[in-house]
Amino acid sequence: MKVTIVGAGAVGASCAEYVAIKDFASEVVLLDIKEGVAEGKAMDLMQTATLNSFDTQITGTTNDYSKTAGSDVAVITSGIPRKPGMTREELIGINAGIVKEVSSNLIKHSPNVTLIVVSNPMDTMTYLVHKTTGLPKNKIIGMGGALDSARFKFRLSEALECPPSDVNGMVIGGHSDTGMVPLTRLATRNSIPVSAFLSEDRLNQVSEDTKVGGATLTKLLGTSAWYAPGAAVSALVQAIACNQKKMFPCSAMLEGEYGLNDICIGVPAIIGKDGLEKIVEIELDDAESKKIKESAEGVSKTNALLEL
Ligand SMILES: NC(=O)c1ccc[n+]([C@@H]2O[C@H](COP(=O)([O-])OP(=O)(O)OC[C@H]3O[C@@H](n4cnc5c(N)ncnc54)[C@H](O)[C@@H]3O)[C@@H](O)[C@H]2O)c1
Ligand SMILES: O=C(O)C[C@H](O)C(=O)O
Repeated sequence: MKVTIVGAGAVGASCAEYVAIKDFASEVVLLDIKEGVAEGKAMDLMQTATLNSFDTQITGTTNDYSKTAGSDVAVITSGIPRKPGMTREELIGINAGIVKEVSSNLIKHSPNVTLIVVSNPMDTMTYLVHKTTGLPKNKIIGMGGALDSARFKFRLSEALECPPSDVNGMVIGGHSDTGMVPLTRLATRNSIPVSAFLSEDRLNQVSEDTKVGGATLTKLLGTSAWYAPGAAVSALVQAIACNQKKMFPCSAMLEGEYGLNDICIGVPAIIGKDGLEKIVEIELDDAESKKIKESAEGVSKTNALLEL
């Protein structure tokens, strides 16, 4: 399994580290446009191999896509992150051009690649990759819901005063401060609905904290987060590499599912060796359906800014 990560910045390098530590990939190639950065991060990570007991070979390259040839999976984390006070949508002007160019270069050298889009605004960048590359729809996956769900479970565990591993839950909808739809109705602690333990007010607070999870970290860090994003991407890469058929909410191109068309937005999906193998349609109640529709309207507005 050969994995390429384009953008050896905070998220790209974190993802490379988690992929290597989990030791399921033979090769990770880091590529960046900044001279020497990918090579340097690859060397630094390789010097952890004996300490962290992995055999994954990590190499770096400055913009030489021939080194990425034959990749099974490629992660796109290239582009600018937001600063405190900004929305993800404000990044579209710079990141759209980068994502378009990077995805085209990747496919030239790896025509059978599965792409995982991370750069923001992620749902719109995933849509752009669908519209411009011609890759089959199962081979383009937007990563947002896996991260948002991890944050949701963390916030629930805080409220429940229990370990995060006791909690299950999912966030669907757009990966934006207002568009996320945390499914509190379906969240559980060891199969027991969380509403058995938490008041409606406390659950609303959990939802609101989850939705602004990225903004909260951006305010604290001065740039956006990387550990949980890197871990979330590596979980998707692993699900593909190991054909796990795990369910993650991912940004998928919808063709009628959830009553939506021609839009990429977070929905539960089965991830395995063929990429995004299946969109899972669950029954939403009226309030959830309304929220997903509003979320889709927001994503569509951002999509309309693309020059396709
Ligand atoms: N979808 C998500 O859940 C999620 C989570 C975290 C971050 N993000 C997004 O991921 C992106 C990266 O975030 P980061 O914190 O790693 O930023 P960063 O600035 O640390 O890293 C970005 C890297 O991309 C490189 N780059 C820029 N243009 C390039 C090009 N044309 N080719 C190759 N490399 C190029 C830069 O040199 C830089 O090293 C941002 O857009 C951020 O908003 C998304
Ligand atoms: O918040 C951001 O801008 C980065 C990312 O989308 C995140 O959720 O951490």
